[in-house]
Amino acid sequence: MKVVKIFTFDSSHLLDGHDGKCKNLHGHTYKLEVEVSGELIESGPKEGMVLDFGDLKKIVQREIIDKMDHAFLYNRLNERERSIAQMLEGWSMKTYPLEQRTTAEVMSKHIFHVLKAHQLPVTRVRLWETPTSYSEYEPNVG
Ligand SMILES: Nc1nc2c(c(=O)[nH]1)N=C([C@H](O)[C@H](O)COP(=O)(O)OP(=O)(O)OP(=O)(O)O)CN2
Ligand SMILES: [Zn+2]
Repeated sequence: MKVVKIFTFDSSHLLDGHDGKCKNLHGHTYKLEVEVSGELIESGPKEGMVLDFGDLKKIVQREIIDKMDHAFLYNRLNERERSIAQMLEGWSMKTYPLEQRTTAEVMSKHIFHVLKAHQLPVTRVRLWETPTSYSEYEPNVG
């Protein structure tokens, strides 16, 4: 069985070196879909559930949304993006580092691994960057 919960968060980023408009600082209202899979719990307060939607929400909220929402997402290994982040941090503004470019592909994979590391039985993460563009990370599929 699978259950999916959907979240939204707003972040800014840029893709340094991009050959189009995305080299500029801009923002997205990201839509995040988190899928978890497992057998149904057989008895007790969570009977008939894979995972209580409320428990799923608490983990994603704490580990992803609270950290990425209204943050500047940046590639820690890119000098220009790191300089912007350092300037913002100097003004106590929120930033969130990744180890690669902040594309939807990199972010969906990163979010998957963060949630997995927090013991969530996540099987798929779909991240919408715009209403018409998403990336999906599902490790067993490639
Ligand atoms: N494969 C990817 N391509 C692009 C990414 C990405 O993460 N993965 N990201 C960008 C930019 O961040 C850009 O903000 C999004 O580009 P685009 O879809 O062109 O933006 P629009 O506002 O034009 O989207 P619409 O939904 O079509 O209005 C670029 N490419
Ligand atoms: Zn973008």
